[in-house]
Amino acid sequence: MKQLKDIAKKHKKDTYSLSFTAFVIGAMTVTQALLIVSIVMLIFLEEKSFSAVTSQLATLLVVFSLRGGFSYIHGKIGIGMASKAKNHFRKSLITQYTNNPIQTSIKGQSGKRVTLVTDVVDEIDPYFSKYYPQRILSSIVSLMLLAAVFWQNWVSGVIMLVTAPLIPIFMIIIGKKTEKKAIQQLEKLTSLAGKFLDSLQGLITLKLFGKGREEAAAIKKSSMEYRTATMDVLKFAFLSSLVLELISMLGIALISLEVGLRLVVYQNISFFAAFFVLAIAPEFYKTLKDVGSAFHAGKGSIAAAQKIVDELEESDQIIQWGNEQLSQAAGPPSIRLNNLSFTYGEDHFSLEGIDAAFDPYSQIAIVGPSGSGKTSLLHLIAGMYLPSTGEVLINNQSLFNYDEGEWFDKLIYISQDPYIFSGTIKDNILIACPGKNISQEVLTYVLEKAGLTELIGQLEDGTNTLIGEGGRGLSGGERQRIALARAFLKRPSIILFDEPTVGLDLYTESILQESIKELAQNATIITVAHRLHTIKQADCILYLEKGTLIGKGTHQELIENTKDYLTMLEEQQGGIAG
Ligand SMILES: Nc1ncnc2c1ncn2[C@@H]1O[C@H](COP(=O)(O)OP(=O)(O)OP(=O)(O)O)[C@@H](O)[C@H]1O
Repeated sequence: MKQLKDIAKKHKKDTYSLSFTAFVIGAMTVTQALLIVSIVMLIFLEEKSFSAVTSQLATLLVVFSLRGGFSYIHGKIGIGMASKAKNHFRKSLITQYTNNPIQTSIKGQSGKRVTLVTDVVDEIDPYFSKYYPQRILSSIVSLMLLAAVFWQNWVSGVIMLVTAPLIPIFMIIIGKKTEKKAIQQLEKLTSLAGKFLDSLQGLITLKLFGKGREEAAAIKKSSMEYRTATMDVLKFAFLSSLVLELISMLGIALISLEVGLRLVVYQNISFFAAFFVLAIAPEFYKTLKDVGSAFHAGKGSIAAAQKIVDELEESDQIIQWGNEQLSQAAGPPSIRLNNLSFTYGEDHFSLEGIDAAFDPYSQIAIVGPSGSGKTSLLHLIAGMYLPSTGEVLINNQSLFNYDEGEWFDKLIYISQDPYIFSGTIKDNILIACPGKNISQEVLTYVLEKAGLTELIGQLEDGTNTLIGEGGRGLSGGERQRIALARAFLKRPSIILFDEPTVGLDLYTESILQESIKELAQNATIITVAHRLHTIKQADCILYLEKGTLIGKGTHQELIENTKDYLTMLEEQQGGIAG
């Protein structure tokens, strides 16, 4: 609620405009009642001809039009405020996600995020397009109507004053219940979106394990839960309308009774005053009822705003890059890991105090059992994660002192399953050198080096063949070779390589070994190694277990000093391609 109020406060001009239009609407409502009463009196009591009231009728028409026109403007201002508020929340969420895109993408939950940015932000709309303008309208108009009734008949005014608070009291009671239900409804919606996206992404796996039907049932269950939550919210909406209707009917009935008694039995009120009060009373209760209904719609917005604020408060620490330039001198920089620690969060996996130094042109292997933190360490060295303590030193300076573009220009990260974008083969290779003009000769050279020449030769459109989403698929080996082509084009001085654990075809395997050997002539290579061949060749091996660096040294040194390393090798001897 506070966040929504703050936004409303920021748009003071809109609030003033809403107050002004509300004031005009209130004045028009009172004038309208006065005109109707006087026209009826002239025609029915004073038996004047129709022509005698034409000027009043014309004024009434103008008043109707003004009231309608100002009601339209009032609504428009609310819609404008809603649009600004949604814009604000969307911008904040997107900024939050894009400030640290890598951490956001690592956390996953894409379905939930998409729903937050789209549907949940849309839920903010009713607060500003309905509730806020209606609250201003109702508070100003109801006071004006009350004053007008007191002016003509104070007893009716007192009845209104006594019955009117029942509406806000009831609104508060039911509002409390609705808010809880609206929060539950939004939770069900985000969980349904997450589940649906998850199932879509894992469709093949689900099919292969014969879990298709089970998953469909789970999605159905999730959507049923969302339906039930929506029905619960609607139940309160209907209940709330019913009670508001009852209260206002009761109020109008009491006033009619009082006015009727005074007019017919006690005869101490003029026809004009009685008719005027009867014309105003329904308007008075309607305006209060309307704020009640709008309040109900606004409760959903409060729940949505809370959800968005919770997401915004769950702030990741943002990686702030500096503007130091990396030495332009040829050759890779020195790399040092200084007491490097990292955690995925409380009670999650963590890497603890890693110290190591890598000379330029060295070949480093990171080894250890599955889940020991090898890939996490590679991500830390790449600058994708923010260490919880310690730092990565590049040429004796903290990595994050450098300019981000400069750093990523020097580096290439070859993951186990390189990502292929929707586009041509050429586009997918050229992303390694954005903005640079690459000649056909260079392209042919990198295709040759990456072992892609034969594949390209078989394709009708050659390097212009569409791949990725919307194009033809590629095998795991072909993806690896595209990644190698990117590396040959970029010629980085640091190569971070997450060696594939799955067996590649022999051709890709040999291309991979050859290529890495060639790229290593100009670069430092840090490999999460699974092949004995890579491990044996390394100048330095880091042996990790459960996020801790157990041993460090050459293959021989580790065999002699680190028992666990030897045990791992013995266990994997059969599994590792040698
Ligand atoms: N986003 C994440 N949030 C929480 N924990 C994570 C996340 N990513 C990885 N982990 C956990 O961190 C630990 C280390 O993962 P990491 O991928 O670094 O291991 P690894 O040694 O490379 O494993 P493998 O050899 O099987 O690829 C694992 O226990 C993993 O479950």
